[in-house]
Amino acid sequence: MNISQAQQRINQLRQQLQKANYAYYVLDNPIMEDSIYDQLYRELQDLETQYPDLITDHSPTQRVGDSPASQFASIKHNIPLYSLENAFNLQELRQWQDRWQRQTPNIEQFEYVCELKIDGSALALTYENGVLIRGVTRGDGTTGENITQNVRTIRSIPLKLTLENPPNLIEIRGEAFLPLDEFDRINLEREQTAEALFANPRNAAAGTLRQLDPKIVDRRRLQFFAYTLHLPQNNQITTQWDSLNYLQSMGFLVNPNRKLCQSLEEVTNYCNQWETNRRNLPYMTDGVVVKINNYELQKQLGFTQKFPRWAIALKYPAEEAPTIVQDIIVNVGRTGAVTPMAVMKPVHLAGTTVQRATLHNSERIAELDIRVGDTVIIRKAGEIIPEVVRVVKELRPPQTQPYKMPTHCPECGSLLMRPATEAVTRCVNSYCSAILRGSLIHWASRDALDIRGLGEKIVMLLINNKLVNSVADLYHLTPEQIFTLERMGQKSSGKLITAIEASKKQPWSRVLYGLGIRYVGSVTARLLADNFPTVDELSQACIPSLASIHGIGEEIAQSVFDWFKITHNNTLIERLKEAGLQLVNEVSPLETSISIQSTLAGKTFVITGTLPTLKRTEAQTLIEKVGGKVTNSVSSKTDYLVVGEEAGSKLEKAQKLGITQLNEADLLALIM
Ligand SMILES: NC(=O)c1ccc[n+]([C@@H]2O[C@H](COP(=O)([O-])OP(=O)(O)OC[C@H]3O[C@@H](n4cnc5c(N)ncnc54)[C@H](O)[C@@H]3O)[C@@H](O)[C@H]2O)c1
Ligand SMILES: [Zn+2]
Repeated sequence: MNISQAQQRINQLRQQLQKANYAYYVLDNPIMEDSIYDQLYRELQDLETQYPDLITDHSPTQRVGDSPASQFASIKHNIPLYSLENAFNLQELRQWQDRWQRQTPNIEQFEYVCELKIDGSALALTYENGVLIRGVTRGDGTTGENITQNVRTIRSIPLKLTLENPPNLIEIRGEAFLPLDEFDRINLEREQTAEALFANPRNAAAGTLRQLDPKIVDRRRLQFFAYTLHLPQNNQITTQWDSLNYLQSMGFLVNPNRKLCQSLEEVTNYCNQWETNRRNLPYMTDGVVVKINNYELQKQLGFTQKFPRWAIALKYPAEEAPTIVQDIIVNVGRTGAVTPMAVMKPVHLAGTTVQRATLHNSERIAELDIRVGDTVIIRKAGEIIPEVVRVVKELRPPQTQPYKMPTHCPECGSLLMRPATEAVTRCVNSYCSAILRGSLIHWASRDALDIRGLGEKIVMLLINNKLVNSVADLYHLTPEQIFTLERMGQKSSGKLITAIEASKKQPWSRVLYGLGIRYVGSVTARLLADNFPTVDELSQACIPSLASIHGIGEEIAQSVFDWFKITHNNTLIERLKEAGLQLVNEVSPLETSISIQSTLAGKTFVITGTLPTLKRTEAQTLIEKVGGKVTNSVSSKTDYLVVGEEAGSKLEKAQKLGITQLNEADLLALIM
């Protein structure tokens, strides 16, 4: 990116963020998800760091919140209400610690207070001689709105403090919020009266606080957690922890889920724990606030223009993120299906780095109107393949072109087909190198014939040099032929031939899986091989007899039946037989499985990441069949971690605990 491109992007981001700020802070009606806002904001910050000359005073990065709306009287805060710096992962939390420690190198002992970050609206309350005299919104941090009448309706805000000798002036800050059931109730009511619904509890709380009629506010049961105390000088309270306890003794509601931590490790545990536990809370939280406990140290560190250096908010990982489309490509699979994919600027999402997202098909592309250069929101929920949710049209650069699906196969050049009844575009040339490549790679894959050394590169070389036209041709290759290929030494050629030879010993079920029949994954292949111990029996099976097997549905039965009706496929089977592959079961599968069953009974398994062929539920069923148990989180009680692609934090944890790891093939070997 050059400076003029950067300037253009910066302008677009500022405009978009300003619009979002206005919608969020003034209208209480956001136009984007918080996580998207946070990430676009981070992009702007990064660009401004890279091009400091482009920073302007009115950039959204340079100020807190937005100017308050005009219905209420403005009040200037005695002490500004700052924002909080964000950390989006534990690494950034550590970097924050490194930063403040560099600033105060003489500090050895310190503590942190962890608090839940309540997703509501900040209020500043003033008490004179123990009596509430003013309640003000945060506004832009410097000036807020006087909403005292409304604040007085909140029952968890004491009108009078329960203190013997209250100081003459005291300011308390905290978060007003709507409990989830109250939020639901209000929205239900609004639905019945055909009013616009609130987007989320935070906006509902902010909107309620700025209602002009206190009676309406009174009916909506807002609550308040206090978290900051400003006492006059010369007082006894010297830490955040003590001030929280003091607030409680004064009659405030203070969130009970706070923790005093002695190290960053303890903080990390707290954050991890609340990442899941927060779902059980009756109110919304959007992260954890970590504060240095000691006031003296807080004072030494001070504030930046926007936030305290002694506190940070760890935000929970988002399942959606914005990024930029660099290219749109199509991928031809081994079934000939053509899938368009967006190639994007790498982005961190749900614990992994994502660079490609599926665009499914041409209909989806038209619906999204996605173009190269677009900023898009991608989503990766749990184990699902990342996909593009929407395009942020406001951030589209000038002169982009709508995307058109290719009319011809990018691999073999033949015309692509799209049956009227299907959404999928296909290359139907059975000699297409993409299809051949896909089937060879699948044949050699771990759960199929497991031919080590036969990766994508060699497969391409074999195809391009016209050495193989089908998987059966692999068994006629000679070391000399392989040796003539680019970058293949004598030794590696020999090794590859040995690996190909060895694959002839793989059992019938793996051969069946390797054939790549539609819907026949490795588990289905095992089921079929158990019930049809020879290829001849399977090829003669009628649909009802296939479908009568528990676990085999109509769709699979039809697909297997159809596959064996094709002459081309039967020729392949004959050639594989001649080559000496196992197309017949050796031992009764029942015998082997029973002997092992007992050893797995009562063992605890955790599954993480995407397995190559098994769905999670399938893996779980298999484990449970042999008496094992599947749980969600890794602990010292876990016996096995089943690891798929893009495994996340569970893998790290299991490594720490030294838990045995299995891939899908290991798991199947263990179970069957
Ligand atoms: N969706 C949108 O369009 C949009 C627009 C603007 C801002 N936002 C959201 O607002 C955020 C920025 O707002 P911000 O400046 O108010 O910062 P912030 O909300 O990220 O953090 C500061 C606030 O945290 C709150 N808080 C909750 N619990 C707390 C605790 N225990 N201790 C201290 N503070 C606590 C306070 O209200 C404080 O003002 C963005 O990160 C974004 O998520 C969203
Ligand atoms: Zn093709």
